[in-house]
Amino acid sequence: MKTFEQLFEELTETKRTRPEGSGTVARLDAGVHSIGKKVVEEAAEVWMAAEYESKEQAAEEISQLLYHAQVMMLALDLELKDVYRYL
Ligand SMILES: N=c1c2ncn([C@@H]3O[C@H](COP(=O)(O)OP(=O)(O)OP(=O)(O)O)[C@@H](O)[C@H]3O)c2ncn1[C@@H]1O[C@H](COP(=O)(O)O)[C@@H](O)[C@H]1O
Repeated sequence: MKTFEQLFEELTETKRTRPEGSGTVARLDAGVHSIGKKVVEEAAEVWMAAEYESKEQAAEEISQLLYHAQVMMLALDLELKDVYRYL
């Protein structure tokens, strides 16, 4: 179990160190257009799971949406505080 902040810290380190085989590194290398498509895809999966599947499935899809939102933040060199200031 990890929090949003812990995942962001981990992914920030992943971006910096670029470990072999990291899916996050591959997504960052693919660029903003590709990451954006993934954000939209995961958002749609959240919607579908919420409407037609289980709460558990919706929770899993939401976690994936949060992950891809963080990848987008990293691609844009955004920090948590840059987003939190709008909450
Ligand atoms: N939390 C996540 C996470 N959530 C979602 N995903 C990715 O997003 C995909 C979403 O699932 P889909 O149903 O869309 O799967 P898919 O259709 O096969 O997606 P594609 O791989 O084709 O884009 C997953 O298969 C993962 O590739 C994640 N990938 C990584 N993490 C965490 O990020 C950290 C770093 O991961 P690596 O960079 O892979 O080391 C680790 O703590 C991981 O647990």
